[in-house]
Amino acid sequence: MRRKLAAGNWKMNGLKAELDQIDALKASHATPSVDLLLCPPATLVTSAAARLGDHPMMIGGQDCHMEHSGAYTGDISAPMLADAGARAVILGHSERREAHEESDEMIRAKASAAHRAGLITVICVGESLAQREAANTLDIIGGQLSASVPDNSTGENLVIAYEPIWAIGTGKVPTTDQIGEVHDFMRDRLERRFGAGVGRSTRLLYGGSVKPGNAAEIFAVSNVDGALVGGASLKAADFSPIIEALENSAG
Ligand SMILES: O=C[C@H](O)COP(=O)(O)O
Repeated sequence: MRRKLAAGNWKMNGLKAELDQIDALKASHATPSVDLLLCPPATLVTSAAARLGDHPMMIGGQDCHMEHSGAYTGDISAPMLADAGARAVILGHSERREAHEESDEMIRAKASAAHRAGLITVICVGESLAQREAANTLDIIGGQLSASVPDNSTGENLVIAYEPIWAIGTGKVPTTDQIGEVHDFMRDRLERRFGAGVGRSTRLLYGGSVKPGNAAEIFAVSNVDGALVGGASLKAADFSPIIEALENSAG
C-alpha cells in the first residue's frame, strides 16, 4: 500500500519569520498518518530542517544540479541539499522547465544525482493548455515520463507530480475524470517500464490550484496518492485542512 504524501512547494516565498508556519503544522499534525514534505527556498532548508526537531515531516529542495560539485556559480548540488537536512527535492517543475529552459534530459540527470545522494525526487510533468486542447496530453505526459525519470528510480525514491501548467496558480482545476485519466496512464507507464514493484509503489501526486475546498474531491480520484501544493502551502491554516483531507482519504 502506498503511503499518501502531502507536499508543499513554497517556490520563491518565505523569510526566516515564516518558519513559524512549520511550528503551526507540527502542532496541528503531531502524529500524521500521511507523509508530509515541505520545500522552502534553499535559503531556509537548513533552518527548516532544524525547526522540525523529531517531527516526521520532511524538508526538501526545489531544484538541484546534476553534478556533485564544481564551478557552477549559484547552483546547489544534491549532496549539498542532503547535507543541509533535505530528504527530497522537486525537479522539473514547469516554472523551471520554462524560465530555466530545463529539458527532460537535464531533469533526468538531476534526478539521477539526487537518487545517488539519497534524496526522494518529486519529478513534475504536465501539459500546457494548448497541448490539452490539441488532445496531446497523454503524449506529452508519456514523453516527459520516459525522458525525465532516471533508471535508478525505486518505489521509495521516486514521486511523480502531475501538474497541468494551466492549473498552476490559476484557480482552474481539471475535472476529476481528467485527473484520473492522466494518473491511470502514468501508473500504467511506470508499471510497463519498471515492473509491478516499482510501478505500483511510486506515489503519484496531483498539483495545480489544490485548496482546502477541492482537496477531498481530488484525493478520491484513482491513483492520486497526494498533492503538490503551491500557494495553499504557504500558510499552515490553508495547508493543514488539505493534509486532513488526505488523511481522511487514506484507505
Ligand atoms: O508546485 C506546486 C504547483 O505549481 C501548484 O501551485 P499552486 O498550488 O499554487 O497552483
